[in-house]
Amino acid sequence: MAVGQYEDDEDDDESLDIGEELLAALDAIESAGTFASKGELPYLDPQIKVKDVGTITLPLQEAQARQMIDQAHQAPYGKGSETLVDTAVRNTLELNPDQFELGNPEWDSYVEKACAFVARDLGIDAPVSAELYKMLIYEKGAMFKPHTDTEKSAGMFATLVIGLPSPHEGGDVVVKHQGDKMTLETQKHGFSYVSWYSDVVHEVLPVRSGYRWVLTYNLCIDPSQQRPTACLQTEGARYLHEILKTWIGQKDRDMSHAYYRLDHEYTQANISLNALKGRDMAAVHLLKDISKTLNVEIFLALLAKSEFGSCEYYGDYRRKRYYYRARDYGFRDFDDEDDEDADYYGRRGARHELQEVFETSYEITSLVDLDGCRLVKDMELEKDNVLQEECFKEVDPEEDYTGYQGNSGPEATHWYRAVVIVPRDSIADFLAKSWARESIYMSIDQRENVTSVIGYLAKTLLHTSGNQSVIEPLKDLCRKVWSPDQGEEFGSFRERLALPEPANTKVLQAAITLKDQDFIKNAAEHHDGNLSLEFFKWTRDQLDAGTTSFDDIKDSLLRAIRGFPELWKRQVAIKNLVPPTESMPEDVKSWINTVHDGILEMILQQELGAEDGYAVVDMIPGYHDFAYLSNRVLPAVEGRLAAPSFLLAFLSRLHQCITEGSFSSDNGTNLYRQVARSLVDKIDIYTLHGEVRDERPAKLSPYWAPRTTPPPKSFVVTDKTLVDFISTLTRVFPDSDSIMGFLSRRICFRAPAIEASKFHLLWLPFLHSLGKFCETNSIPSSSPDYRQIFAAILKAYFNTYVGEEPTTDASFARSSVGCYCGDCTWLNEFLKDPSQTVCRFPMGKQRRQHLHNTLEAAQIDCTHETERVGSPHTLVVTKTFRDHDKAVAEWKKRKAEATIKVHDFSKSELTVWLGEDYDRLMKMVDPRSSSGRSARTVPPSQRLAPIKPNQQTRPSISRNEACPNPVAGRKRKATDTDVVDLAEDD
Ligand SMILES: O=C(O)CCC(=O)C(=O)O
Ligand SMILES: [Fe+2]
Repeated sequence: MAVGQYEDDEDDDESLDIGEELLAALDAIESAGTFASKGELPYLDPQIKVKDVGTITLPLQEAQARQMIDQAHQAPYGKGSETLVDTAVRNTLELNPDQFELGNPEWDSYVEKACAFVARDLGIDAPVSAELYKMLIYEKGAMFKPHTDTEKSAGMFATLVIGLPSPHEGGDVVVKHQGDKMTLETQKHGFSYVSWYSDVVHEVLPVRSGYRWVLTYNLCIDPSQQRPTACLQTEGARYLHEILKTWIGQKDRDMSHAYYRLDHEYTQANISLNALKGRDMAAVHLLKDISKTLNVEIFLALLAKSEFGSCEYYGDYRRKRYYYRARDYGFRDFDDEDDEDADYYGRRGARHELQEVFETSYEITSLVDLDGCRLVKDMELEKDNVLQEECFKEVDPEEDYTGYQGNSGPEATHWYRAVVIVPRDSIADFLAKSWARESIYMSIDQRENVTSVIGYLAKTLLHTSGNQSVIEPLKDLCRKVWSPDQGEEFGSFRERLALPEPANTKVLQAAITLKDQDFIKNAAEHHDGNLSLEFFKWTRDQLDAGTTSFDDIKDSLLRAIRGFPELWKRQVAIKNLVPPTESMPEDVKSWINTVHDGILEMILQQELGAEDGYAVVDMIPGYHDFAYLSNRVLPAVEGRLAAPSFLLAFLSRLHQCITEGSFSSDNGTNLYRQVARSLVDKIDIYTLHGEVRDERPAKLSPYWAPRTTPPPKSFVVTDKTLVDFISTLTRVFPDSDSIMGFLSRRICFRAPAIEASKFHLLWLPFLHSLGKFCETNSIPSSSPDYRQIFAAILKAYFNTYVGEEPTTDASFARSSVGCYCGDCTWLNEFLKDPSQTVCRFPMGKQRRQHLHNTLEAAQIDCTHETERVGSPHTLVVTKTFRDHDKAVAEWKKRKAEATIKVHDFSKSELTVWLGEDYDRLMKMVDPRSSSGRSARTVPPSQRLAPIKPNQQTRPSISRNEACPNPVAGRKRKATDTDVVDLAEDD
């Protein structure tokens, strides 16, 4: 009997079409509101005062309407990324908020009340704020064709229009959404509001008479605010819960996951639970709540339907047949007049002319979690799993209209949005589709998908440990990624997939939580240096809580630490795992010794920066005694005297430890002196670099263009580090004069060799810091050791940074471009021939583009323009002397800049430091000293100090520098009058 009952139940389940039931359950969810709303408002004069018109009396009279129209401009609309004015699309006059004032102090709370009405109507359970956007005036015939509004900020979700009293006929707003239509009329004599979700298609019908006069507002919610949760207690909610439970409980599930199309449109940037509108919000919120008790995972997705076909393009002056790939979410812009290649790309808007569809494909362009964080991109979409059969059918051509967009901003995308429901035990299979591929190679996107899925699975495991359905897939994926040939699935990629830091960290944490020794060991070994240092704090907490034991994981931890190529990270990892103040058991001590032995080896082997210098000292207090420092660390450090940045940091931290009492003062100071003396003996200030503060990636340049490499970290120092060093020297050495004298001579000796690019970043700030140091320590900066430093660096600055005025040899020979293809060989022959000044290259667009690129990359002094006549067009290259003129202009700029920089020092300081050279230096930036002179180079008498022959050609400055290197050996062209007279100032 009982058995029979059971079988009956099962039969019931099997006969149930889960897809249909799920669809019905989701469709039955009702939103609390509608997609648009309208209503009357009480009478309250906002006291509108328009610039150059005055206060407007209500209701609006003809005369003032005309005056306002005189102040107004045509309202634009957005199309793609452009903002256009076209009165056939939008014929409205607008005033910007800075052209008028709303004088009534009660107006803001009046608008707030209107917002509350809208929130109620649209079903929004969160505070809504309104941002005044425009004042619009529609005269007879004015209208706005169907469009959607651009969401101008993260929280914007709707538009509010407040109609002001002004008699008119026509001008109703028609809104359409999901096949529903509403007409919203603004009041003729009183106040009223109309509002709609931004993605709802709406149009303003033509005004037949009078003036339609409104204020428009952007409505926003705080996107970070948690929205109130849906109610699980309704019958509909219980039904949905029931269906999902049945689905998950099925033994052989037909449908492994499901997509349910959302009602509203969201973009890549704003799709997340909190940004959902209307019914979408209700449905996804409910699903999220259900997922807390049932084993389902909820995602949001952007789906795309791609059509491949043919169309005819009717341009204004030609007719052509085009084949292209049309995507529902917009087109590649191709506005180049020179459009022999346009055939390949199609044109914006051409979708409406797609005549024959050859092929249609569907994909998920982006899958995000409910917080809007992207999980994967570009994965296959199984259309059968979409619950709505009609999902990809266009409901209403007008609603599906992509042409225009309201206000201004990016074009409304035309994707389909869906909520994705995946039973947890199918999650791994589902996500694995994001790297399923037809070709043998994996794309970059697919590789990224693999890494982010690993991170996701590990995170899921950490939060719901014991989630069996995730453990094996995660381990399996990791195994494939870690193995050198990556198994079959990841074949054909020789380099191993590197996981990003968060993924590695989560995987290792998950492995530890699972207590799976093999998995831990492998995860520890394969992080490629991308492991969060916070992981070691987390591990300490696990050890403290007893969830794992040191003995179990110490070997793996050692592997994890050895995975860091940076010395300092290894020490920080130790500190995070075993803080130095704790009393340590013997096994931990010996484990730390092993790590430190490795660090000592590293000191001698690799490039070391400041962080490594600090870390090496941090190895001692709390872990070792002073003897370890002098017997084991010191010999290694002394082997790295050519890494000034490392040594300066080492000394600085050493001094700090002495001051804090971590080391005995005698021992510590002796050691300090020993290392400091060696450093002063060895340091070559020419090698030092300032800290590059702005690390924005250089603009993408073609592969053949020279690239700038960051300076080696061993040589990167700050002005403060240098002055701190000097400051400590004067305190630590009993005979500080002699060491300072020595250091000063070393600086002076090499100052003339300092590269031009280094003055602003390092050496001028150094002089300022040094000046301050002298002042606070009552050291006269006129004392010889200091004065010499100031003088040497300032002189070098003028000679090297400003340099001589560029001259030119007037030859038409140009250097070659760095490519050896047939076209470039032809180009190079022309370039190097001094007798040729113009050359014509008739060729197709791609080849012209290539010549253009190589000429730009090689910075050849020439112009290159396309002559758009005949077929193919011709690229005309003409040699010029523009570079010389540019060099002169840049030299003047540098000179003016230097003048200002020198002004940062006081005249009295400069006279003391420069002594006899003061006048000569000032002359160098004094326009009168060169005006009227016909000399083609700066006369030798004006040079400050002879530069040794081998230093005359200055090392070139990186292309990133604001001020390029002056070009030596060029003739002076014009006198300069644009430089401030430094001598007279002050
Ligand atoms: O005038 C109206 O009521 C609406 C104007 C509009 O649609 C817009 O500014 O985007
Ligand atoms: Fe609009």
